[in-house]
Amino acid sequence: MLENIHIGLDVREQLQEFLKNRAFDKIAVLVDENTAALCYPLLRPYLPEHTLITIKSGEEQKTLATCEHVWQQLTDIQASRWSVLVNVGGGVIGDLGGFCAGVFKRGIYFVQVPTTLLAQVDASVGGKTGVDFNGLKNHLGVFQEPLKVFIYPEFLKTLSEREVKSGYAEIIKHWLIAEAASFEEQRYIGLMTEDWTKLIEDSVAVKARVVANDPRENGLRKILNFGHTIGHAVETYLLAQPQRKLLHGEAIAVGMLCESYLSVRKGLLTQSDLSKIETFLFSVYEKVNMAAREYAAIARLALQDKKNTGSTINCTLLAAIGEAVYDQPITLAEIEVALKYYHSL
Ligand SMILES: NC(=O)c1ccc[n+]([C@@H]2O[C@H](COP(=O)([O-])OP(=O)(O)OC[C@H]3O[C@@H](n4cnc5c(N)ncnc54)[C@H](O)[C@@H]3O)[C@@H](O)[C@H]2O)c1
Ligand SMILES: O=C(O)C(=O)C[C@@H](O)[C@H](O)[C@H](O)COP(=O)(O)O
Ligand SMILES: [Zn+2]
Repeated sequence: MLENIHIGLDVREQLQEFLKNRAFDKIAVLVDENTAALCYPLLRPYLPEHTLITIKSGEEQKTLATCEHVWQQLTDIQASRWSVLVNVGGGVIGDLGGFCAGVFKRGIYFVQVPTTLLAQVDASVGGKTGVDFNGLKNHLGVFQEPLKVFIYPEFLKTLSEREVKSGYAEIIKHWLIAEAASFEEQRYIGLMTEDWTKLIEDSVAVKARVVANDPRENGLRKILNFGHTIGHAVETYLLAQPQRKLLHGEAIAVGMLCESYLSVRKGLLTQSDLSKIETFLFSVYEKVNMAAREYAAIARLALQDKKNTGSTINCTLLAAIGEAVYDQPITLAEIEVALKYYHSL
């Protein structure tokens, strides 16, 4: 998998070479309104003749309705199975564009050009594509690998600090599930914004290694979902209220804290490791306000988690910093207790 992921300052030339050599019959480039203004101009001189497809930005756009717009544009240009969709944007563009490509005419080629930290370290790698359904995260989707991923760290220069922090949550997740030494090194530093290339390379390596082992999430890949059982429930719940909406990584930071707490309650993780995780996460992320009367509704959303079997909520927990264990059953009551604990911090 790593052989198809290119990272560095010369990836635009590599993308140009790739698109030229593969001789696709049509090239469509998918952007959102922000990446159209901030990223596409940096890429445009390197792109052969193409059609630009623009959508609005934000998680609210990650729906089937937006896909219909993309599919219509692909239909209008008569895209075929020899065409390629180049997704230039964050995780929303990558997930939605990958899904659109994956099902259009039963699958056309696509390439990921991730432009947010989150998409560069996580979303562009591993072939999970999809859209939300009635607010439920990634409820419709397919596993479909991109032909290539081109990661250009320079795109991060225009990203807001809030978005950088959101992406950083998935980097922290990779450390918590698989890289104890990196967690130890970084936890004193907080948010490091000097040399992203090394951090991106390391994070991509963790993700690619896990995905190569279990591409379809039958087992080991579930460790990449640490923080997401409760994090997705919180994200979905707050997405319905525009003024309280969280970014994906912000919700996953809440989820990682709650699921680390449950790891201690179940005798898997030590209190001292939990304290380290709490201190690190609160040095980067502000506390999210959720009222006690909301806990039950948030917890119930976890009944839709994709790792579940029947009505059992299977969570990924930590046995130590750097070691995750998957398929750990948790109850609705435990999720509520974890949210209460989070509130108490
Ligand atoms: N497929 C996976 O494995 C995977 C992994 C993690 C997250 N995700 C999904 O990714 C999504 C979140 O991705 P995201 O955080 O990139 O969100 P996003 O795609 O909404 O991008 C965040 C914001 O940054 C803007 N933006 C993008 N690049 C920019 C740049 N270089 N400069 C300035 N602004 C820029 C976007 O327009 C958007 O407003 C969620 O839907 C999440 O579920 C998927
Ligand atoms: O790649 C994976 O596997 C992940 O779980 C990575 C997550 O960070 C990502 O948010 C993913 O989209 C979540 O997948 P889902 O199956 O819980 O929707
Ligand atoms: Zn995630």
